[in-house]
Amino acid sequence: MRRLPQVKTLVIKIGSNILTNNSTIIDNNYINNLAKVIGELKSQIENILIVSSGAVAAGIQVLGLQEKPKEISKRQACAAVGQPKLIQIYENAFEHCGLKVAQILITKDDFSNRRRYLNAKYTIRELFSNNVIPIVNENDTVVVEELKFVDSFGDNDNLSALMAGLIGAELLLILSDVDGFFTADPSKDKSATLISEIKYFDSKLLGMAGDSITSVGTGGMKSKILAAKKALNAGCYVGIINGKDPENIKRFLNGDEIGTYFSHLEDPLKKRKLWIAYAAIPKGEIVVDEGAKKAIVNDKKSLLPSGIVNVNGRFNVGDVVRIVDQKGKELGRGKVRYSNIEIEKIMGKKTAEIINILGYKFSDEVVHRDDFVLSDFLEG
Ligand SMILES: Nc1ncnc2c1ncn2[C@@H]1O[C@H](COP(=O)(O)OP(=O)(O)O)[C@@H](O)[C@H]1O
Ligand SMILES: N[C@@H](CCC(=O)OP(=O)(O)O)C(=O)O
Repeated sequence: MRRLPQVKTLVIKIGSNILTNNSTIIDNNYINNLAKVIGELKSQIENILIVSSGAVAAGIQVLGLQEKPKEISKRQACAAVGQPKLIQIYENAFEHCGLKVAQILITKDDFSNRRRYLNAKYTIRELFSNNVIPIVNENDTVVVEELKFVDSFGDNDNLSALMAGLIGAELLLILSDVDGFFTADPSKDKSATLISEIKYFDSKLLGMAGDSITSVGTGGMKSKILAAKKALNAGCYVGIINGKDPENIKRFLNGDEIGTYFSHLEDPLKKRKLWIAYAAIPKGEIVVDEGAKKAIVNDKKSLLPSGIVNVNGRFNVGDVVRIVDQKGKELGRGKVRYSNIEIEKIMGKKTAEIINILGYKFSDEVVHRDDFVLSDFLEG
């Protein structure tokens, strides 16, 4: 038996593969069973939020296509017609259990704006207090770029980790069509074995995780592992389980040793740093010398103007930028206290000179330690 944390807020991520029969037909029966299980769980877990994929798959079905289109605009059209269909199925299923659902469509851009990010949190809090189950998906129709670009969450595994951080969930359960995380993709390597528990996050894990091999899945196991890392950094435990049987959700929560459990939280990021690390889209880049690199990475100090050698991009006070060394390696991300124009004037100078150069001084630091996140917490 596993010992799980006390769960007051749970995020459940549901992938396209388990929502569909033959990859393109949404399985209404499955959603009914899932709603029944979630309805039963509501008596013990106060807040449950679902991140559901399946809009594109549902759209393929509605438009009578044979497979997922290759062109982005066609896929976006599928998502546009599929999303209402999907929500309608969820709504009917949860109605039978006496529960209401809400639809939340979100983009990376929404998350990158701190006010909108916090607003989403307050809205979800209100929905929870009305006993509503929010169902979240990426707003695929308005995302400009294709997967993995800065403009998009890339996949719903990532989105589910960000949602878990946003609402302070204790547990994120990722439901997929495999029994958990294996030492290699089990559909390709028959000797692969299930990893039941992961205590320490290690970059070797990414080497074992492959991409999706199905026509409707998006990120494969790789994106689930990256999402798990983000959720753990946000202070949320993670489980990856086979969701084909929704009863597995109850089994996992009861402590049965199914799926893969990420059981160890090291030193979670504070809420504010979480937004800097995962939600904000960096607006530019500050290049630092070796001395500043040592100060911010090893000595955990703030970034002062004297160690800055270059600045790229246009940004304002309060924006998030990447901090890189002279070889272009990302050292971390931070919220700046000066704009790029001001930094261009004060870089390489001592803090005592800021006031003479600019005629004012907001702060000694260009990026304060409290507003800086080391690259260890970022992707990969
Ligand atoms: N190490 C691994 N362990 C388990 N599954 C893996 C692994 N590497 C790759 N995969 C693949 O990831 C798939 C699940 O991801 P994906 O197709 O994106 O589904 P979903 O729609 O559930 O997000 C599995 O079906 C499997 O083929
Ligand atoms: N937003 C897309 C799903 C993207 C995605 O990550 O899919 P999946 O790998 O099935 O969770 C949709 O609703 O079709």
